[in-house]
Amino acid sequence: MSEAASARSRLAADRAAGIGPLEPMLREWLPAQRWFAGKGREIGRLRAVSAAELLPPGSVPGLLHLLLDVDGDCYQLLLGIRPTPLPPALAPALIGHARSGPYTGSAVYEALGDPRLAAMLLERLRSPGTLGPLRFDRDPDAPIEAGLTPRPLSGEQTNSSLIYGDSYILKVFRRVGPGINPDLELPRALAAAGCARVPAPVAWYEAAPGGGEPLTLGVLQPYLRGSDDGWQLALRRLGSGADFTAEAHALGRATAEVHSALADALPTLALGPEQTARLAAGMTARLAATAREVPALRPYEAGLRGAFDALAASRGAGVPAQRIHGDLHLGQTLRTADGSWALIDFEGEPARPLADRRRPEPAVRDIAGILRSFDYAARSHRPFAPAWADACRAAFCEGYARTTGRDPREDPVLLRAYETDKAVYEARYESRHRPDWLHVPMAAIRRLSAPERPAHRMPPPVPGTTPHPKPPRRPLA
Ligand SMILES: Nc1ncnc2c1ncn2[C@@H]1O[C@H](COP(=O)(O)OP(=O)(O)O)[C@@H](O)[C@H]1O
Ligand SMILES: O=P(O)(O)O[C@H]1O[C@H](CO)[C@@H](O[C@H]2O[C@H](CO)[C@@H](O)[C@H](O)[C@H]2O)[C@H](O)[C@H]1O
Repeated sequence: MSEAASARSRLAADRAAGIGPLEPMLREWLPAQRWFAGKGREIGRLRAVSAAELLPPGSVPGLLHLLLDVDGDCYQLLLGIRPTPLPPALAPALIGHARSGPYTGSAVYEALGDPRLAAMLLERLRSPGTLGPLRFDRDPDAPIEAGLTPRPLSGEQTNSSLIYGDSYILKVFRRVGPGINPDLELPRALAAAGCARVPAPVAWYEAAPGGGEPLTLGVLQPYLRGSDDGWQLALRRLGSGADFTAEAHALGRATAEVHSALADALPTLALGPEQTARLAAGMTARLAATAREVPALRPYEAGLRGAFDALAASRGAGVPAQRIHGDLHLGQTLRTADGSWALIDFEGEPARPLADRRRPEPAVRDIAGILRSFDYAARSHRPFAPAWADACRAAFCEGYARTTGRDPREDPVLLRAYETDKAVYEARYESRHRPDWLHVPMAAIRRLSAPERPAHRMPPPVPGTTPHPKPPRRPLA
């Protein structure tokens, strides 16, 4: 580290002690952020694990990088520091005003909303090296243009993203933990394996506070300009009564390609009967925990457990497990300008511990995620369009089978267990984040908890026909 850098890092360490004065504003601001996991609970312990000024002291604006331990979860914050008043364009980014400590009299705000600070981050990513506790790294073979105009990605997300000149997108991870984030690990592995279905990371940064295992903090990847979010595209098609089976089939093929590339590139294993029973027990435990949290689920708990019991009882031969996407749904798919499908956001379910998300699992977990997504889309439509969802689900499975030779419907016990587990996850997700949507997974939960009804309505798609949404069988919940 250069002398100047080490002086800056000493200063940052000194100033970490000065985080105290920022604490009240952070306590107020954090729970309002979509990415903050501890919503609904009062914050107890809040302390800085690491604090680093990324610009020389006295710079205006200043940039403070924080890793905060909030009740045991570690969050990444990038704070801009400017004299008050803030320029009007930055007003929406304001967090608060420092009334004491080293930043007395300054406005503290979300640095990602400040184009000057966002541009500085891109510059750091272009030049590998360390800065205080942060290490910047990049793919030496991928050129990164300088001076691109940044803009924050609008819309609430699990993390925060910046788009640079429609050329790159930088994801700044919010809740972070030790170990490489699968959203860096898997796209890099896929790129090395030559799989073009996933944008390849071109630069990234990490931290190793206290010399421990590095935490992935941000990843820069090509921005797929002109692409359509699969969820929005599906809703548009539904809205105009149009077919989506060709896209669903192609998405099944794309998903299968990614699964095959991951299975080739990274370790796989076969889950024996004991491991499968443990898997089923994990699903049952998640169901029980969710039923405690989401009262609407309680009447269905016993019925849902049947799917997991069947999984535990069904295994003699073993279930293949591999690295997978982990939270696949239509919102994680992009139909690119050339009409092909790409998959993004390999972080896995944000609420699961990182070590769990990095374990090999049956690929059907991802398949169940997409199948659930077709149901979500159909239920967002008025009137509910079950035939549309059924056709898409079948087409997706056929596309998957076309590439891998294995149709996920041939293992209905495994598929049902994973679809049930996903619906339970969604019930918890919706009750925490979007209570107005809880009725969507609840409809699936009612269906999946009734063993006498067919688990999956998946008639084979009729090529070249347009499924017309039928009137609702029962009113939307
Ligand atoms: N490489 C990309 N090209 C184009 N758009 C992208 C790309 N990566 C992400 N996006 C857009 O950004 C949104 C958020 O990205 P995502 O990885 O899902 O972040 P989060 O982890 O915050 O949910 C996506 O829904 C998509 O619209
Ligand atoms: O933020 P992430 O994209 O990592 O995923 C979380 O949020 C998703 C909602 O934005 C949630 O997905 C659920 O809603 C989707 C429609 O908005 C639907 O297509 C998915 O099938 C459904 O699971 C996802 O579960 C959650 O992890």
